[in-house]
Amino acid sequence: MLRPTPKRCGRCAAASRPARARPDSIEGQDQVTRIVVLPGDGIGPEVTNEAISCLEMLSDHFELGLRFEEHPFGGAGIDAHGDPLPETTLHACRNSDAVFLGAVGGPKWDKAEKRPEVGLLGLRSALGLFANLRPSRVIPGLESFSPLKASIATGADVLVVRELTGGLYFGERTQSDDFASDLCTYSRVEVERIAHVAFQEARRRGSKVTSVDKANVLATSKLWRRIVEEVAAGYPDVTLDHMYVDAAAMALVSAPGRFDVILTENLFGDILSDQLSVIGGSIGLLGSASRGADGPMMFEPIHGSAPDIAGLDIANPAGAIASAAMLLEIGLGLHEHAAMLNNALEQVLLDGARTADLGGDSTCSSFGAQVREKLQERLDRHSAMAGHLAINRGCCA
Ligand SMILES: NC(=O)C1=CN([C@@H]2O[C@H](COP(=O)(O)OP(=O)(O)OC[C@H]3O[C@@H](n4cnc5c(N)ncnc54)[C@H](O)[C@@H]3O)[C@@H](O)[C@H]2O)C=CC1
Ligand SMILES: CC(C)CC(=O)C(=O)O
Ligand SMILES: [Mg+2]
Repeated sequence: MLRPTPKRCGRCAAASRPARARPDSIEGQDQVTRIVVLPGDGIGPEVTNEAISCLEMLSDHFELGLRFEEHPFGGAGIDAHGDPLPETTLHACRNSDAVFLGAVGGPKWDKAEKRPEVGLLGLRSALGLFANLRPSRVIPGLESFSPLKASIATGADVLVVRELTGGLYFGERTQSDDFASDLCTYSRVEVERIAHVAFQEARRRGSKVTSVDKANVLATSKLWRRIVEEVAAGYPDVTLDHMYVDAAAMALVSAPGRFDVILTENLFGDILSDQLSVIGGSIGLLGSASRGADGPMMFEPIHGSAPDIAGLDIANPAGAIASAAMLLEIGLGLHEHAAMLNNALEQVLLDGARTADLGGDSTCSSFGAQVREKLQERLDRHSAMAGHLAINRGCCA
C-alpha cells in the first residue's frame, strides 16, 4: 500500500515514515496520493463532505499530499452518464491510491434498469475487494447509547470480517412474473482468503474468531466451515468457534461481549453488521474498510443513503469520519494521524454532541465542524510539541 510522505521534521513524532516510494513518483517532484471520492446519493454527499474536510485538514497540516477527485457514482452516475458505475469513474478508482464512498441508492432510481446498488456491487467486484472490515464497539463512557442494558453492552468490541464479492449478491439470478432465483456459490479460494484475513485480524485483537454460517442446512456453509477449520490449523494461537447465523443474531444482543472477530459470508455479514451497529448506538457511527489482494482499498460508512433524512442536514457523519480514519490507518499506514482523527471524533461524542439518531439536535455539518475544532486543537498541540523538539534537536529551523 502506498503511503504519503509527511513533510515535517523527519524526526517528528506524529509523522509516519513512508513504507515505500510511489512507483510513479518523479524525483524532485512532490508525491501525491490520489483519493477518489464518490459521494453518491442521499446522505452520501452530506457525510462525505464532513469526512473529506477532516482529511483535508490533516493533509494541509502535515503536507501529506492527499489529492481528492470527485466522480459520479450510483444514482448520481445514472443521472450524469446513464450508468451507476460510469467507465470514467471506474477508471479513476482503478488508478487511485484509495477510494472513499458515501452511499448509493434511493427511490428515484429504484426502477432503473441498472440500479445504483448494481454499480456498488460492480465496483467492489472490479476492484477485487473481497474483504470488508466492519469494527463496532461500545465506547467507554457512552454505554447509554446502546439500547441494551449497560451490564450487557459494556465492553462490546467486535470486528465483522465480511466476505464481499461472493455469495448470493453475485450469484446468477433469474426472474419472471411467477418465479425468481438467486444462486449462492462459494469456492475454496474465496473462503480461504477471507478466512486468512479474519485470523490475521484476530491476532491484532482478542485472538478469537467466530465463524458464522448455516452449515446445518446450506451446502455453501458446509464447505465454508470445513475450509475455515483447515485455515485455522495455521493459526494455533487463535481460538475458533462456529455459530449458526440464527443463534449468532441472538447472541449478538444477549451477549455481544462473547465475540471478538466474526467471520462470515456476504449476506450474513451485511445483516449482522447492521444489527451490531445499533449495539454501539447507531448505524451512523460505523465505518468500514474493504480490501483485495492488491490495488486500492475502499472506505465507506456501513449505512446506506438514508433517503428518509437526506437533504435535512441531520445525518450522523461519525461513520464516514471513522471511515476516513480507517483510510489513514489501513489504507495509508498513517497510524498517528488516524489516531488523532479518531480521538477528536470520540471526544466530540464524549463532550455530548448528538445527532438525531442518538437523540440530539446536532446537525451533520455542526457535528463535523466540532470534530474539526477538536482536530485543530490536536494539530496545534502537535505543532507546539514539534517546535519544542525542533529547538532541542536543532532541526525544523
Ligand atoms: N453502501 C451503500 O451505498 C448502501 C446503500 N444502501 C441503499 O440505501 C438506500 C436506503 O436503504 P435503507 O435500507 O433505508 O438503509 P439505510 O442504512 O440507508 O437507512 C436505514 C435507517 O438508518 C438511518 N440512518 C442510516 N444512516 C444514518 C446516518 N448516518 N445518520 C442517521 N441515521 C442514519 C436511516 O435514516 C434509516 O432510518 C437503499 O437504496 C439501499 O439499497 C443500503 C446500504 C448500504
Ligand atoms: C447494495 C448492498 C449490498 C449494500 C449494503 O447493504 C452493504 O454493503 O452494507
Ligand atoms: Mg448493508
